[in-house]
Amino acid sequence: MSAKIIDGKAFAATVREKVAGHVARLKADHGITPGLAVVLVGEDPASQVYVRNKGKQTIEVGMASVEHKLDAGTSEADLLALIAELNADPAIHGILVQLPLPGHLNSDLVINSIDPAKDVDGFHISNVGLLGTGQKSMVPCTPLGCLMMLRDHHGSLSGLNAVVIGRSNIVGKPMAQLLLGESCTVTIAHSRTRDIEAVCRQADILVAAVGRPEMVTADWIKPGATVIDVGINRVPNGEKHKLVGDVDFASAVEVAGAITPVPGGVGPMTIACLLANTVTAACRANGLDEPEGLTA
Ligand SMILES: Nc1nc2c(c(=O)[nH]1)N[C@@H](CN(C=O)c1ccc(C(=O)N[C@@H](CCC(=O)O)C(=O)O)cc1)CN2
Repeated sequence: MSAKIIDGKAFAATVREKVAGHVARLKADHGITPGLAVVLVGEDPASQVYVRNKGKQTIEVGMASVEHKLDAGTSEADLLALIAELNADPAIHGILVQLPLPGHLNSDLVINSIDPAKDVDGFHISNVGLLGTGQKSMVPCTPLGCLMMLRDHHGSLSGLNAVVIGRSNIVGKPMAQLLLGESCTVTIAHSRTRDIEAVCRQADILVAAVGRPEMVTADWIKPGATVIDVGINRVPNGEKHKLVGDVDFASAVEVAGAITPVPGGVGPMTIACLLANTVTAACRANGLDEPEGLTA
């Protein structure tokens, strides 16, 4: 048996199309152009690529894109002052600080200085609390993208056993909350979980977000399960490097019922969901109905 490949690249294109439609209506009917500000501190090469792609895709869907590229040595006070300016700017509906930040900056402090209504990453402590209590919030982009793909594949997720490997604040924990919100029976597995393979074999939905290249092999997977691979690991490949997920795709594809590849699975959905969150934030800021199909 070979699993269905869930094509995140194609799915992300449909999300961007929906976002573009909502943006066009916001402009035509209400004179509103959603605006996204992205702040990059330092010169991490991967972050530079992600920020460039965010700016490009923001413009492609008709929104306004503002980029602030700050020196690696920027002080916390200067970064907080910039965020305060963006919080106060009515043309900016979404603010994102690209992570990771250089070590001298306190990420929690910085993230929690963003107006929660403009926190399109969904990382602010208020949004974390709202999501955890099942209230309307901004939802972190990567887990939101995973949820969209799971809903599309399964329809209802109610009653399914879901195992999330990884307990990070930006993927594992919010992913578990979202799956609980869909009435899944949710387990979070991590490095201390006993007999993690057996725990994972119980999963109808297995989400791997642990950051360990190809850790999940075929024998961890229940036949027919849906496997969502959040890992993006750069590993040596001869003289060069290649990207692999947290799942050993070659073996997993023979056992799973459906699986996301790396690259081309969850990754592209992250930026598509950032655009979706920005249009949602613009609607909420203006007291308008939220875009259908783009929220959790
Ligand atoms: N403030 C944030 N920082 C970071 C986030 C985030 O959601 N908010 N997530 C990641 C990086 N990221 C977006 O910022 C991101 C990662 C990967 C992709 C993607 O499309 N990946 C491709 C492969 C790309 C490659 O070749 O390197 C794929 O998987 O197909 C998009 C966005 C950390 N920081």
